[in-house]
Amino acid sequence: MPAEQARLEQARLRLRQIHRAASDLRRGVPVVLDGPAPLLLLAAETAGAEGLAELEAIAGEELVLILATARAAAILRKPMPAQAEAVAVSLPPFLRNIPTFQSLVDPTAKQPAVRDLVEVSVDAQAGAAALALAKIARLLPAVLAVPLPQPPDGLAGHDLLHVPAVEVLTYNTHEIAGLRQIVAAQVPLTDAPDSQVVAFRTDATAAEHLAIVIGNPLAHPAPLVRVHSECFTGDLLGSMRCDCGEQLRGAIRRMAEDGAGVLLYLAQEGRGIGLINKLRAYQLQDRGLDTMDANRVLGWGADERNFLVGAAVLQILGIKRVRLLTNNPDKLDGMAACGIEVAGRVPHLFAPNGVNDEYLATKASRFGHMLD
Ligand SMILES: Nc1nc2c(ncn2[C@@H]2O[C@H](COP(=O)(O)OP(=O)(O)OP(=O)(O)O)[C@@H](O)[C@H]2O)c(=O)[nH]1
Ligand SMILES: [Zn+2]
Repeated sequence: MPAEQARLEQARLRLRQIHRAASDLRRGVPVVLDGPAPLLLLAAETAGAEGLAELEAIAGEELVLILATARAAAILRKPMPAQAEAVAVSLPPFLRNIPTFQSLVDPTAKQPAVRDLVEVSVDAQAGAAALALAKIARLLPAVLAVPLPQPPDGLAGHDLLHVPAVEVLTYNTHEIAGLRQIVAAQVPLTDAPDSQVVAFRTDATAAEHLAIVIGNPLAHPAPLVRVHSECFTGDLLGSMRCDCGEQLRGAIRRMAEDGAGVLLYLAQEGRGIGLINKLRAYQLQDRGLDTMDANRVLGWGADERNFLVGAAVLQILGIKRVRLLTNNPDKLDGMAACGIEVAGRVPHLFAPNGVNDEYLATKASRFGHMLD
């Protein structure tokens, strides 16, 4: 097998393991994180009686709760070093009650009264990988864990999936393995009658990314391109909390006027945290946090997207040079870093609507979005 093909095959197998493990976590099934400091994991959000009993059968008294630093700081009521990605706390028996620890890990839930929680040490890489796997599953980054000996033992008869911590931590870079075009069809739009929807899939994820191709962008030296992240509430429902719906339809109109363009519609809902977590972030914003801090309090980064997939879709479409419709400097840098030549930026601003004013102001003041 040629080296490149063998490398792709390896990447595919690793992704398959990660996605199976993420899917087990979503179903409340424990998984084993392999590495120098192996851990047995169960996602706190989806843990049920069966999974918890299995963990306790293997762990005895050794159960810990791994949390994102921000959540641990809130629960332990003390500042935490910003560089730590994951913090572990002991989970005394009175907290091994499913509704109790599920409320504890979720900042939108009514908080139980907790005492006697103490920080315990956890291998930094294993802790970070445990939370990363929960995030890949789009669950709250909070995991019940049992440190296992190396090599792990005591697992016979449990039929648990094993996934290497190091692969989980590099997931973002091989997430797009096998990205390919599946189908293209004409879909005339009210604002752009000459449009096609082109659909893409990767090998291992269930995500489907789309390109809305207007006119013939290949005939332009630097066609208009918009890298749009899916927003169910804004794009579909017309939510006033954000500007996504206006940006989506505005970009299509603009491209039609320009004669051609490509709108990438990427499966990166909620800046990559998923719809459920975005709705949680909305609840926190209604209690006074801004859009950046709400993500962080939940244990997510402010923006969990990466632009590899967008650049890879453009490359498949044969588009190497673009004018980007955006106000987001990270998109300009991100696309350039992924090998797309950004010949210019076209501002894509819409007036505040009375509901999204704070949100737009935060994008400018904290995310560095350009205002003209
Ligand atoms: N987590 C989170 N995601 C949000 C929120 N509001 C909108 N989004 C998501 O943000 C994404 C849109 O990204 P924006 O940051 O608004 O804009 P941008 O696309 O990065 O930048 P522009 O190109 O200038 O529009 C979509 O996936 C939305 O679902 C929010 O309050 N919290
Ligand atoms: Zn939106």
